[in-house]
Amino acid sequence: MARKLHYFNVNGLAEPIRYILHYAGQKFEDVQYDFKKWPIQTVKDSLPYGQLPMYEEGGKTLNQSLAIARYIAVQANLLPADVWEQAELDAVVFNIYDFWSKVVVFIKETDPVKKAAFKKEILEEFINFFFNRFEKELKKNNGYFGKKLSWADFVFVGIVEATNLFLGIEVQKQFPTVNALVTKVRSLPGVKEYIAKRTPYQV
Ligand SMILES: N[C@@H](CCC(=O)N[C@@H](CS)C(=O)NCC(=O)O)C(=O)O
Repeated sequence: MARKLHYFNVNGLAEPIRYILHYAGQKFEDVQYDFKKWPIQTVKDSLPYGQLPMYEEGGKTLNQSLAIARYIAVQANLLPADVWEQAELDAVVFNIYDFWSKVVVFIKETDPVKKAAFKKEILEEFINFFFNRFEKELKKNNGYFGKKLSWADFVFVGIVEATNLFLGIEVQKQFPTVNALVTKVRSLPGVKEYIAKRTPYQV
């Protein structure tokens, strides 16, 4: 079955999806649009909500990064069978995205003074608030969000990397259990080879 993932030539919200597809050994076309040339109006107009990522499979399309990641993850056996445990992981990914929403405000800010102030707030407040909690959850759960490898771990590492890219930091270095998880996910079969080959992203 032909699979296509449409996103920009940066990691961002599509990278966990790319990681899961590579980990699962699923062949797919990784369609990348130049972030710096966006909006490419013909592409934007063709998207259901004008945004990326968008996933295509067997003539059907799916938007929303978490819906796509979860769908791919089910096929890669990266969700627990128990529905309560599934809901707990859903909560984890929404918590991760709550952190990411702070970074998005920073990315979108065009006023340099406000942008610098917001960066300071992320570095001094939001990272501490969220990452201390992530660290605690990981410690409690054997180094993973759901006691063993799941889609939430992939989503998390993708968001860590996107945060690093846009803020010019290595946020995981301040949190040992977070750092260990990032290293583990990046070393997974399929993911490791993909990382070695991918073009380094720039913003
Ligand atoms: N909630 C959506 C957000 C998608 C989103 O914000 N996409 C951004 C890139 S990360 C985008 O397409 N920006 C370009 C635009 O809005 O024109 C998701 O998780 O997929």
